[in-house]
Amino acid sequence: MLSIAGTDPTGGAGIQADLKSFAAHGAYGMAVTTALVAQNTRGVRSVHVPGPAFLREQLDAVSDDVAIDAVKVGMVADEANAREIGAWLDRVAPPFVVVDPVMVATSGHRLLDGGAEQAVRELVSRADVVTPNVPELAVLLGEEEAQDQAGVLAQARRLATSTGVVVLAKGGHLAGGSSTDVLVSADAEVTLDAPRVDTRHTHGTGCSLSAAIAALRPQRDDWETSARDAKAWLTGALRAADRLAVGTGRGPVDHLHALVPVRSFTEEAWDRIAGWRTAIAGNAFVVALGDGTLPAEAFAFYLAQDAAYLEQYSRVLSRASAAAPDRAAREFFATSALSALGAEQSLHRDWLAEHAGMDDGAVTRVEPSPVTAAYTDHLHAAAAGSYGEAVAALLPCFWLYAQVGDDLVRRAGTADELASNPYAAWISTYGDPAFAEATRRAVQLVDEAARHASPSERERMHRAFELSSMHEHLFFEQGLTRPTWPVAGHGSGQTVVPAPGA
Ligand SMILES: Nc1ncnc2c1ncn2[C@@H]1O[C@H](COP(=O)(O)OP(=O)(O)O)[C@@H](O)[C@H]1O
Ligand SMILES: Cc1ncc(COP(=O)(O)OP(=O)(O)O)c(N)n1
Repeated sequence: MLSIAGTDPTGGAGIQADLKSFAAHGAYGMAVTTALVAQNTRGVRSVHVPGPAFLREQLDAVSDDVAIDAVKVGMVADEANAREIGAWLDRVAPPFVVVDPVMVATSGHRLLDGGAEQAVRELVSRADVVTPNVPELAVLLGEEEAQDQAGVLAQARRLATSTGVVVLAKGGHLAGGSSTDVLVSADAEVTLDAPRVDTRHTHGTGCSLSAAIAALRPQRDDWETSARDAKAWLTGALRAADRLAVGTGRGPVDHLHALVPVRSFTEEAWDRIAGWRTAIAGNAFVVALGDGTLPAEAFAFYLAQDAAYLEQYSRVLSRASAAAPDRAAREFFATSALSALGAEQSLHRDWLAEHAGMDDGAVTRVEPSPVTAAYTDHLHAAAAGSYGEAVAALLPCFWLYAQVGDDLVRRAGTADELASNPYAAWISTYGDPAFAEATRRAVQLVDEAARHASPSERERMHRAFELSSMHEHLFFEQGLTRPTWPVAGHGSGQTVVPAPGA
């Protein structure tokens, strides 16, 4: 495969993207450079065009030596280059030619000099397939930009008829829940639909798609199948783009997503704690909580300890908020800190007042058990490290509780059956969709922190996450074992939780 295009030193568009698209489709990639572009994910800074004589030398160097199965033409930069490429295509006559009529980058920077539009039209007439986006389609026809799908289809028909070339008109610039392209030839029209992926990382999608179509054509029977398969692949690449997270602007798609799946930090972390998740699901305390057979003393002990835990958890959430890199993360952790002090604790205080005769003062005076203290010490230690370690340590308390809440709600069956469980209020709090939403947000923020972490910090984040998960298991378990401090004189010497009804 040969790409004739400009460069993108950050690897998202142009030749660099084309070579990755080729590789993703099992093709051997070659590249001839039309222009050196100083650009990144935030935009184009400047363009250096080496000139047509050198372009011809590059093209001939390839075709004098290597058999070419298909060619993709991208940015041509100026009229002289466009004519040179046209002449070379006439001489060499590669079996399949896709022209992506690159004119303006999405950042607004022109990638084609003004006088070259006619030369690009001539190049298009030598192609098998041309892949304009909405503005390029309008320029090729000398018309106003289409505003909707029907307008794009009408223009694609006019271009296909006037050039005799198959037109893949791309709909990425239109609004809507799907990103629909149309493939129009003299005798057929095919709609290529795909859900619009919610990502800002769309840099180089046009380059990548046209390169993929060119790479697939020698391996498929027709252009329709090649375009369909290329589009399905691109949608996967867009879905994986957020995880790739290259650059600070509109980043690239993940061309090699199918080859080397990039796993997020939290996906990996969740897998690593599979053992603790199984242990918690089978934890005798959790099982008895779910079927309503848990002795009230066990729940009272657990709940009083949880109130003590939430006091410290709230402090660590506040520390995470203070260290957070942006306003959204700061707000999330501050709100969570407040909720750990308020809403969650009122669940504890109400139950303990009603069933264990403990007023707010008594709940506040409960001494953390060794198990509780070990967990909160671990959280404070993690918070003394980096922001990433702090949020990784905080996450299991969201995620494992959301998981337990969800499991227990499902195990309860109907709403009436759940209401008959004496611990229904607790189960409903953590099985609530609002808690699941907060958990999803916490997961996202931890992934964001992991993306900016060095490999060694990422490993410390894993350790913090795993330790918190272990503590979660021990924390539930202590409801049944009710541990006290072994050495008299440590604090009050014992955990004071009156028996329910006392
Ligand atoms: N957010 C998105 N989700 C799914 N597909 C997209 C998205 N943005 C662009 N595409 C697809 O990427 C390809 C290139 O899109 P487009 O933006 O129209 O071209 P260009 O990158 O040349 O400006 C098309 O197949 C389009 O449908
Ligand atoms: C060297 C080079 N060629 C083409 C483009 C434009 O890429 P495209 O795939 O059309 O997508 P955007 O990045 O403009 O959305 C480019 N930037 N550089």
